[in-house]
Amino acid sequence: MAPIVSVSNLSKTYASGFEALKGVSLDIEEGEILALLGPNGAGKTTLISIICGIVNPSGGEVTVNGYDVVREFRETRAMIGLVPQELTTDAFETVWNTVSFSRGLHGRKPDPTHIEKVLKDLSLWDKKDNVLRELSGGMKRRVLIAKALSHEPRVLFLDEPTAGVDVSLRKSMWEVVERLRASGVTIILTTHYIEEAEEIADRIAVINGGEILLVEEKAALMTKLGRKQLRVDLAQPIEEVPQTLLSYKLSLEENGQCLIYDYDTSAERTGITALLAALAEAGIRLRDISTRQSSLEDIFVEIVEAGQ
Ligand SMILES: Nc1ncnc2c1ncn2[C@@H]1O[C@H](COP(=O)(O)OP(=O)(O)OP(=O)(O)O)[C@@H](O)[C@H]1O
Repeated sequence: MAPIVSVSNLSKTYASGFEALKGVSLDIEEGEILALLGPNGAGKTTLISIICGIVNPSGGEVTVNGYDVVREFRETRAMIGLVPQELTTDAFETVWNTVSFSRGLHGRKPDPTHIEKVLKDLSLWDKKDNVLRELSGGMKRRVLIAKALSHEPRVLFLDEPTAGVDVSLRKSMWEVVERLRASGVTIILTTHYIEEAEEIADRIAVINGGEILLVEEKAALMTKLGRKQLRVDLAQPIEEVPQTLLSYKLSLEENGQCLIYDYDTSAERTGITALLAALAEAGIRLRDISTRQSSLEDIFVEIVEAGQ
């Protein structure tokens, strides 16, 4: 199946001369939830702004359902919903009018039944006649989502959806995301929160310095997360790893005082029991042992640092 969004060799140099994207290529499959992870200034907003037709690329190509986002922006804009970080609409407009107007902006005919459903889904129905400035921050966030869903997009972008959001809104947001996914909508979210990506994404893309460093199924990343380290502090330092222990791929650190053993927690056998027996057999006495599990955070930091 052709990807719903295809980004190929995309670059962006701002007027200041700053190169925010350096040849990014990425295919997004229909119906998936992709999390775009990256530190501040990585290029996440620039990338989604180009896909959404808000920022012009300097080079490369982006298609949405086969349509080019620059040459055929009317078609692509109609298929895309964007939930930005902040509300910029008229504060004196009512919720109902703002959301209905947004549908029109995307070239769709009025459909009060759909708008009613969106507002009810987001628990905004009893606020439909309130003007935006009367709403709490959380409610304003809901309005942003309602606007993005007003024209029934096939692809929804959520830019930092839960930054500064309370637990209950976060929960209802993920319920909406789940329902949208079940209805076949493709969802791309940008986030700094690794746990968030872990919770809801099918795939994770890591971006830094305008480059995609990795795109991987979450499950595969979780297997990496399953890696653990056994640290064995030795009673006496050794000069080198004994021949009988070479099959364990140990690394000798801290002037020969400590052995590090990487193992896979998802493997049937970790090899720890055998390793400890082999250490005893080799006459190596231990002072202490400890284990440490790498988190997705560690993996993320490692990927970003290795890419720099
Ligand atoms: N209009 C602009 N002119 C010049 N530089 C810009 C412009 N917009 C963004 N940049 C720079 O491009 C880089 C990428 O910015 P972008 O907003 O895409 O990052 P981001 O990954 O979304 O970051 P954050 O997580 O902080 O939102 C940053 O260094 C930013 O300063």
